[in-house]
Amino acid sequence: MTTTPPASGGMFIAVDGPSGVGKSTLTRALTIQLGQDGHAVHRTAEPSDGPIGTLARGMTNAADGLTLACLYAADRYHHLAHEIEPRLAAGAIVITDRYVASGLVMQRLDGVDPDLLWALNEQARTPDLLLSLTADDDVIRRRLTRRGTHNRYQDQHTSSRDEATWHKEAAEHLAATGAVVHAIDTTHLSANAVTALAHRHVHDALAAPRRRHSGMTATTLDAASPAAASGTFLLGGDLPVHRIGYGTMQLTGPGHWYHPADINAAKQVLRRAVDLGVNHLDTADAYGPETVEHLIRKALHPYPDHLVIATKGGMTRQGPNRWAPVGRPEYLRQCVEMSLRRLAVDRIDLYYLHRVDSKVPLEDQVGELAALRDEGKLRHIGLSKVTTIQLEAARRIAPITAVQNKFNRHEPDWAMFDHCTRTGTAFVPYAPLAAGALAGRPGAARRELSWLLGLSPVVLPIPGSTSIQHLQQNVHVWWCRSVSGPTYRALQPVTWPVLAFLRFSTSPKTRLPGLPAMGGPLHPTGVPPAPCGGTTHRTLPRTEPPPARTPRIPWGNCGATDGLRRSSLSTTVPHARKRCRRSSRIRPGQPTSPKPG
Ligand SMILES: Nc1ncnc2c1ncn2[C@@H]1O[C@H](COP(=O)(O)OP(=O)(O)OP(=O)(O)O)[C@@H](O)[C@H]1O
Ligand SMILES: Cc1cn([C@H]2C[C@H](O)[C@@H](COP(=O)(O)O)O2)c(=O)[nH]c1=O
Repeated sequence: MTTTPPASGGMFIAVDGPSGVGKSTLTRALTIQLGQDGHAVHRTAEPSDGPIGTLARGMTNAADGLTLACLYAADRYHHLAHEIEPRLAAGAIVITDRYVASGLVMQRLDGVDPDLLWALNEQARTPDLLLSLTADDDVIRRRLTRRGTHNRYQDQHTSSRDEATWHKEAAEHLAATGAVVHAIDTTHLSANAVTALAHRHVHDALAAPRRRHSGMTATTLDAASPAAASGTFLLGGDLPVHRIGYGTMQLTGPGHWYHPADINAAKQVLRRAVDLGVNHLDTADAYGPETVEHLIRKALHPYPDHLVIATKGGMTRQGPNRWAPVGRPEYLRQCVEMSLRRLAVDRIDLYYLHRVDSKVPLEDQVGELAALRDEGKLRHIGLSKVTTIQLEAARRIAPITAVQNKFNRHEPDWAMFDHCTRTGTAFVPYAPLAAGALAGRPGAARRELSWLLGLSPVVLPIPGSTSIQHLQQNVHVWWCRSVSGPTYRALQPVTWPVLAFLRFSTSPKTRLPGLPAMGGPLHPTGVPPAPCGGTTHRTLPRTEPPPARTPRIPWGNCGATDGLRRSSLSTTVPHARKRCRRSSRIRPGQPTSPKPG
């Protein structure tokens, strides 16, 4: 939903670019200038001075790329949680010399798969501003010769061109997640001129309305609530949600049709969920239909800050327990418009295609959602009940933030689970309690939710309940665990890269006992691992490259002429868009499954 962004403390600036381009020089000078302007500024660098950063620095010349990728990512999350986020929360400007972009580039030079690098870094907070420095190769060489090299990458002359190219890609990636990116070509600029230009960019960014702050840790959410103890996930890189959410499908009459028996009780459940710190509500226009979206508005509007409402469209209803997908672009557009009205928001935070309609090309369905996103009506796009092949196809059209598939211990979808874990995509299991089989058995339900939460940090369960008592039991799931909430939160961000390290490590000494070698599924169960294609990370199944985007980062002579232009990337899907315009009649298909999620 779009509400006025809350006043956010601080500004997070990353300075990045190829080795020797002038990052440290700029970071130092900019810190001094901003300090002279009266700002509280905290200067830092990666690797951090924390324990993981110190380890990573010490190992950089000796360890293999995969080990370093995991260590640097783990250091990044630790750095964020222990140094960066607290300063930002206190209102400081934080400037870091190297950040995610370096993480996407340096170990790529060591041959690590770029998709894996992105997956390791995807949950890291997006910087507000990325100053991406470039310079001609020969100029960088001269600067390095004059200053002296101090890492092995700088001694590999042949790598510098790749380093520059991949830094541009990394900057575009970060722009796509919401960072304002300014490329500064320093080839013909003195260090003072670079600082002056960067200073103006920061000044402009401070003056511009800021996007909603988000982070790995719960600094912007109610950290003391029971739901917070389940940990935080950054939806789409910019919307923090507590991992335990609430699914509203049951707030209807029998057969998910019409009103619940007690409308006031349903409203009370919604309000109680929010009181418990749940800030990820999942609904759909088809629940009722329309009933639940109205209920949410009536119970909760005006919405509290940080409440994320995910809804869905593209599923028609013919009566109790009857559902039929319709994915025609004009119908999807109408669904979005109507949900906006019912929920009383300007923009929907997360909008799922409820079902892929097999009678309509996928690119038309996802293309229309991409168009609505470009128009500002949707913030993030999700898909429900899809295969990994459909997900990858959709990703070529638009960024996909979340997948909602059926998943529980009895009906696991490991293929999608692995895919989402590897790509950092939110995985929202529907029917997490085996479609109600465990509802009403609090111990069993809690055990299942704990199991789901423990599987991977990308899993965001949305148990539904019509009773406040069961809701409380579900939400307190982590509260009751022996690991205290704050400890769990502190551990969570670093856990994922460390797990990845253990899982992907090629060394039998470091691989976690019982985990399959690389290429197998991540889930620690008895399910047989997928066939391993080999023993190096290059054999990992490749995900699709990030969706095609039109970079508007002025990479050209940005220092001299164009450098002040604000870059924000928008997804362009000309092909899909063109197809969407072909209008055709809405025709409901046959009912598919009796119970969509
Ligand atoms: N705009 C500039 N023009 C000329 N020389 C510069 C400029 N910026 C920095 N330098 C010089 O280039 C050298 C490398 O700069 P610096 O150490 O800041 O790079 P860096 O990107 O931080 O390098 P590293 O990747 O090794 O950390 C230094 O000697 C610095 O004084
Ligand atoms: C963040 C990050 C850093 N590195 C390496 C690259 C360098 O060897 C050092 C940083 O030191 P410098 O003074 O800035 O050159 O760390 C890396 O390999 N991966 C990373 O993600």
